[in-house]
Amino acid sequence: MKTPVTITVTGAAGQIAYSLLFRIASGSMLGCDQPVNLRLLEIEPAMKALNGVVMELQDCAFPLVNDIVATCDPDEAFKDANWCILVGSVPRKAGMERKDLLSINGKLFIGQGKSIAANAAKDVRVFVVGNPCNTNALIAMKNAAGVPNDRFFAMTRLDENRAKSQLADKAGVHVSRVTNMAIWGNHSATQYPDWTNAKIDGKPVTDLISDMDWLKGEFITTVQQRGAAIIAARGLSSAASAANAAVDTVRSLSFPTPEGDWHSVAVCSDGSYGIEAGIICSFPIRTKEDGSWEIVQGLPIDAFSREKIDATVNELLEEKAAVSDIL
Ligand SMILES: NC(=O)c1ccc[n+]([C@@H]2O[C@H](COP(=O)([O-])OP(=O)(O)OC[C@H]3O[C@@H](n4cnc5c(N)ncnc54)[C@H](O)[C@@H]3O)[C@@H](O)[C@H]2O)c1
Ligand SMILES: O=C(O)C[C@H](O)C(=O)O
Repeated sequence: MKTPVTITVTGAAGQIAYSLLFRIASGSMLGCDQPVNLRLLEIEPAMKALNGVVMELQDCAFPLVNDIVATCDPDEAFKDANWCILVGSVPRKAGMERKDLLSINGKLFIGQGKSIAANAAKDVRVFVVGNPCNTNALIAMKNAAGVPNDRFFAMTRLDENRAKSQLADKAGVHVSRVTNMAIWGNHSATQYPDWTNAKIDGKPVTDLISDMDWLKGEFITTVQQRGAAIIAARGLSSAASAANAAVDTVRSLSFPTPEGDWHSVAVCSDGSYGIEAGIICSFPIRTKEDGSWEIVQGLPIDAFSREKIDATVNELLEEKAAVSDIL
């Protein structure tokens, strides 16, 4: 039996967590041979609901769940955590952009960053789902003294999955045949889903999709606006697909990336592709055999892509400037 991995999930009584926790507990995220300790953080008013979630986790009799702690004390929740999945925060409503949440949610990540630095395991990795996730991750990173910058991530995998699904639908192929789908920049309406470097059956997408107007226009805006479309349809923001993307992200960061492919996640920029160092920006990422990750280098960036990448990076710089007092 492997040593249990301790996973802290914040916002554990919320709608994303209601899908996510059961996927983690079943082994979908870290594998069917990997036991887990679950540390569930909520705010005090949600503790009753959280206790109900714990009862349901118990009622699943998951063989991989070693123990469960439900708490409203961040220090207790982050104690010895190997993975911190920061979901807890307010979702946007119809008519809002994700960055409108910065003033509401941003400050949560100051205290959580400090508590992670003080309590988590030496190998901790911190993955932010709560919006605006890139800048919330930046706030957590800047407040987690002593935790290396390469341990912080923000979720753009849902955007990658959405983009793959749109390309597959347009090309009339199964989604599994779409690979190398990089999301650049911010998890926002400025993100750039990079069809120029994506592949279908290992070939450029333009071999199967000749509608350049669609690729340059509707494809990109559909992916950029998909979160808003879900809110308009459901009256609530995406939850099951977000939880699925969170599982995909942690799994992709935990196991080597298949040869020739990459996955999308926002990481602390090292200046690659001329993107300002120090912001949490989505890149094409490969996970190496030793468990570390790297930004895929040397991808061709044409003038169209450059303009799109610059626009989303500029938005990240604006968000950073807006929270400069808490960094
Ligand atoms: N990055 C992405 O792709 C992506 C996708 C979907 C949703 N999201 C974001 O995820 C977040 C959560 O969405 P949801 O639908 O689960 O929302 P939700 O309102 O259903 O749940 C959020 C939970 O967080 C809790 N919470 C609030 N402050 C907390 C704190 N300080 N500590 C611990 N818990 C706290 C709340 O009590 C609530 O139970 C939102 O910000 C949403 O916009 C991101
Ligand atoms: O769009 C939202 O506000 C929720 C989430 O970020 C999404 O992309 O579905």
